[in-house]
Amino acid sequence: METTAFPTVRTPSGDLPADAPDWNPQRPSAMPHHRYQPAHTRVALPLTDDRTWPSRRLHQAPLWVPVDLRDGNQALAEPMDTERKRRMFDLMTTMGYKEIEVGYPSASRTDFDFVRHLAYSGAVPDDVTVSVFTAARRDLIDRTVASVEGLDRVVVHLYTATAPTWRDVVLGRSRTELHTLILDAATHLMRRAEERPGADIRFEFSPEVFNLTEPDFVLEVCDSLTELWDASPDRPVIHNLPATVEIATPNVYADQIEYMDRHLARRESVILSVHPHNDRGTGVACAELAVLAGAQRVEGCLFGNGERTGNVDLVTLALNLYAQGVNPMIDFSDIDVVREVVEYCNRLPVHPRHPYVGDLVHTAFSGTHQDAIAKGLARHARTAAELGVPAGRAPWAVPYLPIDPADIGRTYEEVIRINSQSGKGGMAHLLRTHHGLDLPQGMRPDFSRTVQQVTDATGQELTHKELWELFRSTYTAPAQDGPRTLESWATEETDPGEHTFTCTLRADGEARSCVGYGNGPLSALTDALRTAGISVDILDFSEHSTATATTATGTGTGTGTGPGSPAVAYAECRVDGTTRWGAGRDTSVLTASVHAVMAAVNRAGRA
Ligand SMILES: CC(=O)SCCNC(=O)CCNC(=O)[C@H](O)C(C)(C)COP(=O)(O)OP(=O)(O)OC[C@H]1O[C@@H](n2cnc3c(N)ncnc32)[C@H](O)[C@@H]1OP(=O)(O)O
Ligand SMILES: CC(C)C(=O)C(=O)O
Ligand SMILES: [Mg+2]
Repeated sequence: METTAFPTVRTPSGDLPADAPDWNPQRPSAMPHHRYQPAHTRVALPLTDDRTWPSRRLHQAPLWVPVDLRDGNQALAEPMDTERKRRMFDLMTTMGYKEIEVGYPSASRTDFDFVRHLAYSGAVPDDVTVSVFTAARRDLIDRTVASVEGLDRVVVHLYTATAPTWRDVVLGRSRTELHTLILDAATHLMRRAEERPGADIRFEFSPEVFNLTEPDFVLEVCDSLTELWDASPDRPVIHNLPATVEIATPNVYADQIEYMDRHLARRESVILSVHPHNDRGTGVACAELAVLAGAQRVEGCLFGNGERTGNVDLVTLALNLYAQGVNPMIDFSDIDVVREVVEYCNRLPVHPRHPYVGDLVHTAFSGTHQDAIAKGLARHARTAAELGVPAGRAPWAVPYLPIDPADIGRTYEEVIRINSQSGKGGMAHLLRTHHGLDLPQGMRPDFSRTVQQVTDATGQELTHKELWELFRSTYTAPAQDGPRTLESWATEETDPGEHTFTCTLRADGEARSCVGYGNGPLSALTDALRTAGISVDILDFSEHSTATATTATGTGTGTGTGPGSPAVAYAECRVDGTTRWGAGRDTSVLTASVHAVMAAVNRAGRA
């Protein structure tokens, strides 16, 4: 039977017609998708068409709370010990995080001990608040409060799952019974905190699996806690609304958050927090839309560690803001150090394609991207010069690079890398930035073909050093190692505009003396070659000092650039009917020029 690839008929709005079969009889699926329900049928959300988040913009960073030491840690095969936790904690305070969830002290001796370590080691800066996490059970709350003895500023974060499936399957309680359990635990916590009058202990509540909980139940529970804990604008309660398991498109979460933002009681006394996970791969989008929808605080992990597919990635979120010109309030100026510490503590690698930090994310291999980036970097350098500001302060508008890699401590060396997908723009950029060569436009496609032959044959990447070596062996070496070499030579300007070129030419094993005349040294050279039966027309010629071929960004690490650097000459010559490029490199411009012509002569001879 014939099957069609896209058989389902949809209405103009994109919806399935009411009578559409739940599977296509012509193309039955091997996978039983009908077992799953869309999220919006599971959570009836009153907010419908007057939502405001879609037209809002992100103007400032939310409060960030890294939960790596608790949520991230509980997802590790080898949870962190005190040494690793401390390293990550110090990293976070250095980066500028002001509230850090440090553990689940009642979960394990290790977690408890780390909180004790923070309490007596003086590791918590004066402007940093630690948060500790506990389930809504009296025994666990007691142990949690015991752990924070000696800490002056603490958030105790209480959680209980509230979604129907969890109520039924895990907790075995009705809505009313669960509400009572939460209020009992919250009261117990409050009493315990009251026993420590000198300490600033605040409260956070998470209705775990908020995103699958009936909104009216969340409101009922959260509002009762706001009242119980007597929240006020100067002592706000944190209501943290997790997408514990991400199950819907980000707009659904945004609607849920906007609904809570509008309906939570004593709103000015509540910090509305979100805690997205990344099961559908849209944790970052959920967090961003949630902030548009009214969230003031975001919990997540560095580089997205965490249960299953991870917590939302706080680094991506912050740098997404940065790329929009918003101060993320966190320091990522040396992102590789951040990654090293996080990889060490988690014992998990960060993917090479991970946003902003991955090894490959500031790199272009492909030709047209390289061409655009090289042009963009050159334009950027000119703009900075025109504005009279350092390149690192000039406005950024380089194609394919959302942010300047240098801002986060990455180098330009990694931006353009050469393989068989690369083109002339990329290799010209590398030769310029690393070796001070400004290849003439006409020569670039010629060298690009040579590069392509090598990369196609090997399937490998070429480093900038290998690129230079290929350039050298292709264009400059033939002047010395070809069949026609100048054993000695001299030029003289006999009268203004009249030059003589005298040389000993070794051609095909025989040495002979030649003399030529012309209006410049090179025309005299070609005349001398003519006397030896070699016809040479110079079609294109240019030269420059490697000091003047400055790097596009002003940050190049090229060898041979700077005062006293060699000159490079490029000559395209028609030699006995065959056209070839040659190049020469020498501290003398004249010598470089003569070598460029002789290299072209020999390359044509080989052809
Ligand atoms: C989404 C999240 O990230 S939630 C945080 C999850 N993190 C962790 O679980 C890591 C640390 N946890 C632990 O080390 C352990 O679970 C402990 C020490 C906290 C508790 O261990 P145990 O006492 O052995 O119990 P266990 O973990 O099996 O907990 C299940 C019991 O707690 C109840 N429970 C689970 N969550 C909660 C909660 N938030 N509030 C109240 N009770 C809860 C369950 O209903 C179950 O009760 P039951 O025994 O009456 O059926
Ligand atoms: C905030 C807590 C309960 C959590 O980690 C989650 O729901 O994912
Ligand atoms: Mg979580």
